[in-house]
Amino acid sequence: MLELKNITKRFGAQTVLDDLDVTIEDQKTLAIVGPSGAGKTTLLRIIAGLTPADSGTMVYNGAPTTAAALRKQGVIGVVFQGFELFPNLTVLKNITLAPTLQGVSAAAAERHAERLLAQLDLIAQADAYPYSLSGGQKQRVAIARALALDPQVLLYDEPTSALDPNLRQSVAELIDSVKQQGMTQVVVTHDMEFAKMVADATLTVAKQGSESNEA
Ligand SMILES: Nc1ncnc2c1ncn2[C@@H]1O[C@H](COP(=O)(O)OP(=O)(O)OP(=O)(O)O)[C@@H](O)[C@H]1O
Repeated sequence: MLELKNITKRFGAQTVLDDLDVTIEDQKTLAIVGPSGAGKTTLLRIIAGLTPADSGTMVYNGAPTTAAALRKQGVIGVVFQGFELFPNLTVLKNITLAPTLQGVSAAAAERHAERLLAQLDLIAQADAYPYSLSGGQKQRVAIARALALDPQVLLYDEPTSALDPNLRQSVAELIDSVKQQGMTQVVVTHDMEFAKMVADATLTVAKQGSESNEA
């Protein structure tokens, strides 16, 4: 279980997150919802260790920690809204690059990537470049790339917003299938219907900085 307590974040004079508590249960999907500008992406970036909070604490599996430490340990994976694939690398290389930079052998990284490609229905795209993929395929590559680093918690920023609305159901199914494999997931979305489809619990971030955490 990953817990954030009393998280506060300001940008200049603007308080975006005000004394927020977040509980992320193992092998569940937490949806973070709220209106535009409420601070959902900021919260996701704080959990990922990409943006520092001004104050607050983190506890992972009962032990005090920091987002930077979790990031260094590879606990957290992120699927970005725009997918952020490397345009000059094939799908396979997009997935194997980070593990090989971390010291995994090329052969082992490729074996793992091939399993992920099969699981995410991307075998035929292994040697394709990102420009030639559909939005849904790009997203699956981004998920495979995150999974290739064996995170324990996977964060998604607005996973439906860059896709055709009729893909919403398949994104929900994909998140569910990743959950069935035991992954803990956090999904930032402004889409309440989508949140209902994927979430075991929902955290509403309000614009004024108040929040509620419902099961
Ligand atoms: N790096 C930054 N510098 C200054 N202000 C920022 C920065 N990042 C975010 N903000 C501000 O913080 C507030 C929250 O932004 P954030 O992107 O987290 O909201 P959001 O809930 O994810 O919104 P949306 O649903 O529109 O993506 C906004 O007012 C935004 O302008």
